[in-house]
Amino acid sequence: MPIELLSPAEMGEADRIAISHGPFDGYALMRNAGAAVAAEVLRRFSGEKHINVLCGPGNNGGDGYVVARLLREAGCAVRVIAEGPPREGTDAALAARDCPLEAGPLSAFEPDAGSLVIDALYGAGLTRPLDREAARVAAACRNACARVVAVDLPSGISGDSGRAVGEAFEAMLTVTFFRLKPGHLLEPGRASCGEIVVADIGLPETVLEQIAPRTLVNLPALWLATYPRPTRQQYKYSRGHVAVFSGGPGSTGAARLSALAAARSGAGAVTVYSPGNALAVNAAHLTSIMLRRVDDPDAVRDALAVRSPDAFVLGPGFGLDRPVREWALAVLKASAGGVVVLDADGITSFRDRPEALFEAAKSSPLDLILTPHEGEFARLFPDLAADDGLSKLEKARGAAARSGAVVIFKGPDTVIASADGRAAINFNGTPWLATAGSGDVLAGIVAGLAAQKMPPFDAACAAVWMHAEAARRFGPGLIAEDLPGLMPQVLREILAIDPAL
Ligand SMILES: NC(=O)C1=CN([C@@H]2O[C@H](COP(=O)(O)OP(=O)(O)OC[C@H]3O[C@@H](n4cnc5c(N)ncnc54)[C@H](OP(=O)(O)O)[C@@H]3O)[C@@H](O)[C@H]2O)[C@@H](O)CC1
Ligand SMILES: Nc1ncnc2c1ncn2[C@@H]1O[C@H](COP(=O)(O)OP(=O)(O)O)[C@@H](O)[C@H]1O
Ligand SMILES: [K+]
Repeated sequence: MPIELLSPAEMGEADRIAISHGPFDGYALMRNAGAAVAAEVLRRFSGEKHINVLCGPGNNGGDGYVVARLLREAGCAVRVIAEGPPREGTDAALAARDCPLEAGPLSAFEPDAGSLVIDALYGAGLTRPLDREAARVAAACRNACARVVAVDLPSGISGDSGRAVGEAFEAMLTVTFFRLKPGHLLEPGRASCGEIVVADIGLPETVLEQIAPRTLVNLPALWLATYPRPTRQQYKYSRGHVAVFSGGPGSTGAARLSALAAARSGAGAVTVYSPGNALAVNAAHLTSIMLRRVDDPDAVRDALAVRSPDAFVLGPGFGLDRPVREWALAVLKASAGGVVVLDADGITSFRDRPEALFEAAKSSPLDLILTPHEGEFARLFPDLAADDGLSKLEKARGAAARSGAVVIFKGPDTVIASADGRAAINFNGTPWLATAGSGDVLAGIVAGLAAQKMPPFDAACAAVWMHAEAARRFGPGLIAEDLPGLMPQVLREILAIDPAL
């Protein structure tokens, strides 16, 4: 699957550039798009008796007329249902003209239980909630458990944000063209698309040179080139040293999950910095992971003077009864370089003064990586969180620009954003990850990769992918403790992929 994501506006631009360079004009691209959808339908539903094709007034509807004609030519019984005729002079009008089937009105359409429906009402051009009739049909299809195949996007879903502004279709299959759009990966769009197929409709790859997309699908191809591979000359500290700050005696498990995940992700050495009163409990549970007593921010400075780690994890299980903010600022000020992954309580501690964090991060030689879930995001970026006009992608980008950090905005559709404008949306998330402590493991993987000198944005993207990949492999019954032990097989597969690919 290609890694570039195009917004609907960028897709329109790709379309215009391709048409101006030929050989395909707009109607030829539409015929290619319709043919790609018809082929997917015939491949899956060849024995289908009746197929309903819903056509809108724009080019999405135009694709629908092509699909209807081709399915009819393949011997299927096809019914075309249209929400108004296409505008004269458009490619969609040409497609309607070439379709031999008479269109019935949408207002009279009632799907039979389990019927096959091709949704070609609205795609990239959706600008407002579905009209009354289209909204009624979307709800009727859901109630009738119709099998919906969406052309480009399920109608009602925004290609930019994945949001459903009101009613939307729920597809079992979505066939889109050339490149995915953010709306295919951001929830609830992702769930509404069902299986996604990206079809080649003849647009040349060279159109991307002019568009230079900055939003990407988080796949190994995005970060494989910088993925750490050990060399013969390395020793444990040069492979990367991670320090994880532990909570007090009652909450040490989270730090150990992060520490183990960092070690299993290839860091050569990992040390848990523990308060004195939790040393015994940490020592009882650690073997290859080192332990060092660090009681207060001054002790952080002393520890860093002895051996400054390449990456820190601060926050998991740390506890808000201690001045976490001072600890974070001490790390940002005292360290000579590297990365700090601020998670959980580390993020929450700055809820009243997020600017203090952003300023310290900007003047620190350390790179900051923030790993908020939705609640934590709202504590650091309340205005972005509350702005319903922004997509999750835009929120993450805004947060990265403001904080100067790499932001991993977690959830079923995790977005990773960098202050330089790059952003990636994760694709392999799985609800098995919704288990206590899985975020602590993620923070450890990020630190483990960053300590091996993987650039922070790449380390964040790779960690999110590996974390989800491990959870997918394990599946039912997964708990956070299982995740670090699954890393070796995920690592082995990543390292087996040719970096030139
Ligand atoms: N780009 C490419 O490379 C290729 C793109 N292709 C296809 O083109 C599709 C994009 O086509 P598109 O731009 O014509 O938009 P589309 O989704 O048909 O809707 C526009 C129409 O709907 C109307 N309208 C909008 N929202 C509405 C609402 N909620 N409720 C009611 N009406 C609403 C709007 O009316 P207006 O806003 O002007 O009043 C306008 O008439 C794309 O998804 C793909 O399938 C392929 O052919 C291959 C090449
Ligand atoms: N439904 C879901 N689908 C995919 N990933 C999920 C889902 N729910 C949670 N996750 C992932 O699980 C992790 C949970 O992290 P977090 O909320 O910090 O949990 P904890 O604090 O218990 O460790 C994140 O990486 C998040 O993206
Ligand atoms: K559609």
